[in-house]
Amino acid sequence: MTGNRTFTMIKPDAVENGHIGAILEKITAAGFRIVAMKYTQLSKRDAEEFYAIHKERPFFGELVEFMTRGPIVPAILEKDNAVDDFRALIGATNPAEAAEGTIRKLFATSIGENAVHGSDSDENAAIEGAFHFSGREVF
Ligand SMILES: Nc1ncnc2c1ncn2[C@@H]1O[C@H](COP(=O)(O)OP(=O)(O)OP(=O)(O)O)[C@@H](O)[C@H]1O
Repeated sequence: MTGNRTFTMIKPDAVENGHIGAILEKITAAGFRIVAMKYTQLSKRDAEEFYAIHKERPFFGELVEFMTRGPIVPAILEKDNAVDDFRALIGATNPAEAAEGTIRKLFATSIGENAVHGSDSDENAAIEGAFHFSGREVF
């Protein structure tokens, strides 16, 4: 059982493809309450900092390039067991392996351009939420 908040981003591919509304609908229909949300674009420095944990991975340059190429929708979500339930809702990193009905199965195009982010632990949800939002932007 994880805590009651997680952090997500609708990534540039899903924004470009016009899926913001459909993805938010899936998220709220699954019982998540949006407690913070904005429309913004990451700088190269932002993306390198956000994904610092992946900096030795071979796809790091590609990931930073992708995440900075257009606007994103970061949000903090609230629900019981938020981190685990949200990762179940989005499905596997690679959409080809994602379960039917998951957000990545429906809206992602590839392992790199996979439509949404979901925090992988309560600790990272708090760090990632604080990266994007100040206290008075969270309700
Ligand atoms: N083999 C790869 N090639 C290109 N990009 C990749 C690859 N593996 C992962 N990525 C990108 O890096 C992100 C972070 O990878 P990670 O393994 O943490 O997946 P995840 O936890 O499912 O995704 P996220 O952290 O975005 O929710 C992925 O969401 C994807 O955009």
